[in-house]
Amino acid sequence: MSVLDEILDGVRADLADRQAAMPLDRLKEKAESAPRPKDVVAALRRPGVQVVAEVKRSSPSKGDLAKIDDPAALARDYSAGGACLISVLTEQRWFHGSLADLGTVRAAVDTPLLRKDFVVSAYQLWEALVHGADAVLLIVAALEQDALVSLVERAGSLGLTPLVEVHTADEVQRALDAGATVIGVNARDLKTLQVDRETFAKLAPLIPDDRVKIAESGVRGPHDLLAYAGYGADAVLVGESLVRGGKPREAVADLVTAGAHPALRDRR
Ligand SMILES: O=P(O)(O)OC[C@@H](O)[C@@H](O)c1c[nH]c2ccccc12
Repeated sequence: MSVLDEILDGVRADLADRQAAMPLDRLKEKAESAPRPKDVVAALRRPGVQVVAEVKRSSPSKGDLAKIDDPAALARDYSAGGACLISVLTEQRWFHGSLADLGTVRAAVDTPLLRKDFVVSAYQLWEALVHGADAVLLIVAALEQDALVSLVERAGSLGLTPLVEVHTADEVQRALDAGATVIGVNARDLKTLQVDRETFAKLAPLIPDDRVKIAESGVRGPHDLLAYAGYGADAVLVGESLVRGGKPREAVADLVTAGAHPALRDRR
């Protein structure tokens, strides 16, 4: 069984517990008082290369990355550093995230938020709304095509922006077939956990320029942002190097400065 399959088993078990505690009808009622999601596509399409900063405690490949006692303070640093979108991992077993983290971050910043999880059911979209997300990750490798199509549509109809994650040429085609506007190429293979930064270079040409292209994983600093920019990234998604360095605001600001270089601002 691949790591992804193991993660998905845990996600389904935890989801069943939450569904038992809160039926969908009650969750939907709560969603009625949630604020309207923000326009994430507009934020990502600003000139230059945008930075998506991730609240990431732990990962299956590296174990504990950082002791994040105060996700609100971290998010405020990301926001002050100029992140256009903050990704909050909510998967519990492998990434030690939670929906509580998402809610805490929502209360702390106005920056748009991405719920980063292994979404397999529309129930998780409603949860994302209730906890203040503006966007949700949908991983192509984790979904059958009909489920992907229906989750892309459902997310959109709730006002949430789906960020559709791919790792192979085949998955790019599936994302496009599903009507994805925002496509993330993950340099980390979720089946083997290996990072290969060339993946973005290989797949980006397959994605039409009217879609938003995000390079995910393996960004150690401005040089990696610039490399991804050279292959056409509109944004980079960064976790580990921000939580590990001890200076998250400065680390985001350095990336934002690199992404705002005039040569990158005038590309589109
Ligand atoms: O920590 P990194 O290498 O900067 O990577 C961040 C992000 O891309 C990674 O956390 C990620 C990408 N896709 C995911 C899907 C699920 C969980 C996590 C991820």
